[in-house]
Amino acid sequence: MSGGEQKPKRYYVGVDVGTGSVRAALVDQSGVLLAFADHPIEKWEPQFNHHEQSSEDIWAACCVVTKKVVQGIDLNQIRGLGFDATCSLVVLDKEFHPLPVNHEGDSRRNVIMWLDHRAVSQVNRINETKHSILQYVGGVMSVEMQAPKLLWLKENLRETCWDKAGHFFDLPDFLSWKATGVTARSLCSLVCKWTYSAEKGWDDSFWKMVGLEDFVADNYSKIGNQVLPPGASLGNGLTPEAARDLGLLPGIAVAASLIDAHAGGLGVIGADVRGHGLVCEGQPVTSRLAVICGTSSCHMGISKDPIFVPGVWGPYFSAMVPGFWLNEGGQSVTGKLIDHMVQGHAAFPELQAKATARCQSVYAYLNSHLDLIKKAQPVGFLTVDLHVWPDFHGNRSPLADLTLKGMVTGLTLSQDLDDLAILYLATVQAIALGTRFIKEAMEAAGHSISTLFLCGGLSKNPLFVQMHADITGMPVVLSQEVESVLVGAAILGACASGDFASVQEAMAKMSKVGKVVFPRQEDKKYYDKKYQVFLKLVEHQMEYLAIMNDD
Ligand SMILES: Nc1ncnc2c1ncn2[C@@H]1O[C@H](COP(=O)(O)OP(=O)(O)O)[C@@H](O)[C@H]1O
Ligand SMILES: O=C(CO)[C@H](O)[C@H](O)COP(=O)(O)O
Repeated sequence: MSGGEQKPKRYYVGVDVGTGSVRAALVDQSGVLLAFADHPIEKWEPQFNHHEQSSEDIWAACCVVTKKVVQGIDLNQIRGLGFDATCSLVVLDKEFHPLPVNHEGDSRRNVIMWLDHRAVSQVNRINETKHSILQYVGGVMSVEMQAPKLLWLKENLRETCWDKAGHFFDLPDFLSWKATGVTARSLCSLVCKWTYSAEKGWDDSFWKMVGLEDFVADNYSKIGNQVLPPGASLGNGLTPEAARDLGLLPGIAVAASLIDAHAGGLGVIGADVRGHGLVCEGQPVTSRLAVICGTSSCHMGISKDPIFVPGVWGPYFSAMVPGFWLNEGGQSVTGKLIDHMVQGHAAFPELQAKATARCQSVYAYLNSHLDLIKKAQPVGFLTVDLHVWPDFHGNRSPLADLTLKGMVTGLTLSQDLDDLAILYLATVQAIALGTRFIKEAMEAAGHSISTLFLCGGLSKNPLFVQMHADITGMPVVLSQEVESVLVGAAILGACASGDFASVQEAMAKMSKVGKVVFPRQEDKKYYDKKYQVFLKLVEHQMEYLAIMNDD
């Protein structure tokens, strides 16, 4: 190419399937988002703790958003496509048609969502086996993982689902199969949610011991016996049929996928932090904790050697950043909890009306309302006598106890907007206190963490971000691109296209620091006390349980 001529730009499409919506972005080689689109997805809750979705509805939403972000672009410039998604379980028959995961026999609902807690009896029995594999999920398997859900299907829907099933996919792998026709699974999903070992493969003894010996007998063909690292190029790329659906050209590179939290991790953790006054500038990447905060929050810490943290998932080898071990802490409901607390309050209709009148989101309105009522004191001090324990959907980390419940102490007879705003603040603080609890558990086991990297829907909330900084005492880094989970998905597409030699290289070039929020050191003493109360809450909950269970 002669001196004056510009090389044609290279673009990647990232698709992120969250709990509530599907998002897509067109991203360039330096990680800049040029177009963004989102589309809601359907959810069903046919009974308490049963949460279902439709893989066809999800794929249709992927098509809508992808078509939107590539509008007006020369399709030849799009080099690669990457998917990430929640770790929900998709069930298809031998001809790849959806199978019902419900008693109603509704085959449209063929996805058991990640937050579904129907398989409690199954996970308890799995944990009772004390199989050595459980060391690699924090010592206790979560009801949100796939083995208990599979056992539930076998025990409860034998004829309508189990016997007819040909393929059980993690949602990220379903999407890459849909795009390419390749049934290979991503190392990320199999290691993190299916007990696969990057070093040793499947462990027959585990599946036999828990009553799922069927998979061993057919050499794991239904759950995956070809495994690829995230970002590897799949088959011959996009099939003509998928290309038509998505509005792209056939044959473009499609990457082996990631779970959504892991894509968020890739999107933020490798950024060049020079010049931001961050202590992690002189530290290894293992000093960074990526926190992906959406419906749930996931706390992703990496290490050179395996670290076993009780109650924190992992260590998983190469499941996020190749060559590093991953520990994944989490809180099962965070965004969903804030929505629940705010929407369930008596003053919610008034809040909605006032926010709408100001063309603001309810959260922006609440944040400015808190600023009004705080007077001269720091906003966080409004909750001196209101405390929340946030495990309304059990505790994922570090207690790994799905039976735990939410708690609120300090309620009054007030139901006005001030009351709602302060309850909202206490909920946000409880989530940040939970992050501190997880971070301390990780450090007690050997991690050394100095900096948080936040992304996901909740990172758009300045109060949530400031509370994470103040309560953990660590700076919080926000990326240049708010939608950094999509940058992670695009990094996969970029790697599959061959434009980068490694995931690490793509991470370094495509993730960028936007803003840093530092903790207010002067408030530390107050938050240390809040943390003390926070720990007391769960101690008391255990005591209540012991009293009530005592004969
Ligand atoms: N601009 C915003 N301000 C405050 N909270 C937000 C904002 N946008 C999203 N959220 C919160 O983020 C959560 C959803 O995050 P998102 O990353 O979209 O979730 P998911 O990936 O699970 O679909 C919601 O529960 C909502 O409370
Ligand atoms: O288990 C997880 C990652 O391992 C996630 O919590 C789950 O996939 C849901 O993510 P999100 O809150 O972004 O919808």
